Amino acid sequence: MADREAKSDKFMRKVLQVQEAQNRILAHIRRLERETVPLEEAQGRYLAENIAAPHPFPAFPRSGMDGYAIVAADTEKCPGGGEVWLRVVDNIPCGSVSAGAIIPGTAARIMTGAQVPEGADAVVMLEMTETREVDGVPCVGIRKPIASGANVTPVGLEVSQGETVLAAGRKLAAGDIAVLAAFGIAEVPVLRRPKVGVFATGTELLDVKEPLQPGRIRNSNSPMLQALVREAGGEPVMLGTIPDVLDLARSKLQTALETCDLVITTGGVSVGDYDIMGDLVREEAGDMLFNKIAMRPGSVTTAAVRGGKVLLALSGNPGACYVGFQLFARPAIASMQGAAELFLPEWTVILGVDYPKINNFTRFVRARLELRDGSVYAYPAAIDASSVMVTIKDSDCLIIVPPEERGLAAGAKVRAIKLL
Ligand SMILES: Nc1nc2c(c(=O)[nH]1)N[C@H]1C(S)=C(S)[C@@H](COP(=O)(O)OP(=O)(O)OC[C@H]3O[C@@H](n4cnc5c(N)ncnc54)[C@H](O)[C@@H]3O)O[C@H]1N2
Ligand code: MOO
Ligand SMILES: [Mg+2]
Repeated sequence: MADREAKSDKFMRKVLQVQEAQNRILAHIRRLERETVPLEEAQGRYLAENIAAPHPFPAFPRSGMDGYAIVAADTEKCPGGGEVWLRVVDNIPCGSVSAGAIIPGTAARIMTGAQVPEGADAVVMLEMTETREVDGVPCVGIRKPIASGANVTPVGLEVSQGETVLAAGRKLAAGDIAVLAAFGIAEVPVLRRPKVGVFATGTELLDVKEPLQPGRIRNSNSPMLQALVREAGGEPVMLGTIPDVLDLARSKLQTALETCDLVITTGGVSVGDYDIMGDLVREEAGDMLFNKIAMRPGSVTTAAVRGGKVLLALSGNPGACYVGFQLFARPAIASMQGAAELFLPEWTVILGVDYPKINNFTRFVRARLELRDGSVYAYPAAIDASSVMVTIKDSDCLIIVPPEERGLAAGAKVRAIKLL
């Protein structure tokens, strides 16, 4: 009996490397449709197309100081201590354009941000000038030579007309929002946020609001996944919790696949008697992408395709659920939104303490980054087992510990996935 059990499908799993598992998922991910959103809602969204500058920026020669717009050549004779006096023919506040041009011997009083009038090629700041009236005409005196171009920002200094200023696939942050605003793009083309269905399986699971009961725990993975989906730019669709009953899981999954772009579940993917998500995926073995990965935690992470949509069945163990999301769900959600960068950044860091644990699978160790003497050190969490929940919050990276025969010593250079 025991022998027969050990040979059943659920034990005979083909192990994939992490990258191969990621590729299998991404091969089934399609980009979502385009939509436009008002600029004030564009933060965190992924740009659907390149944005070419409709005009140069700045669009006019701009004064960088409060002062006088002048013809710089007029001040050439200043070095000998000689003061030059120019007739002030205009006063240009910000937002106004001078009607006339500046000719040699004249100047226009001008404020920071105003358009420099034609003929002028420099602005001298107020502090470097003095004023007087000659025959009722206001004049400005300058004692030092002023270089041509001084305090004038030329047209297109920041961006030329037609230049691609934001590339498709970019995640829009504050600086991008400023660019879009400056170029008058009030409706921003982005890709739709994927609807990500999330449900948890586990007869032991209580809702957050329920009092604790013997042998049971509150469902912490669903709210964690909800937060992670949001962080990745997806729209979580929370589908609740079901007990470990195969029929319930089958119908819940059906609903999820009909209403969502991607489905993430947590729990029930190992080899236990009630690990129904594993059973559910094996029912239609043809559409299973994988159910074993050479990684810890999360070796039993499972994925399948149903009706063209991806189901990612994460482990119930909180640590494995978290790592599984970061490695497999995050890139999928990013890819649906056309993100230029699908994966979290990887850094080379210095291991702060010995890490003696050895493993035949690659381990993703929760750790805390610390900047010391200009170098980045990573300190593994004191307890980082797959079943441990509480140290997830203390981690800002996952150290990638390759399968080794010996542990790693403090001071070793290691790769780490930087968490956001
Ligand atoms: N005989 C074997 N047993 C186990 C193996 C194995 O290879 N052979 N693998 C172990 C590993 S590794 C992991 S990881 C877990 C995977 O478990 P499942 O994905 O099947 O998850 P469950 O059995 O449903 O739960 C495991 C654990 O996590 C708790 N849990 C479940 N859901 C939630 C939730 N929503 N919020 C918080 N905590 C949750 C659950 O109560 C269990 O304690 O299997 C090992 N066993
Ligand atoms: O799948 Mo488990 O988390 O490898 O430890
Ligand atoms: Mg289990």
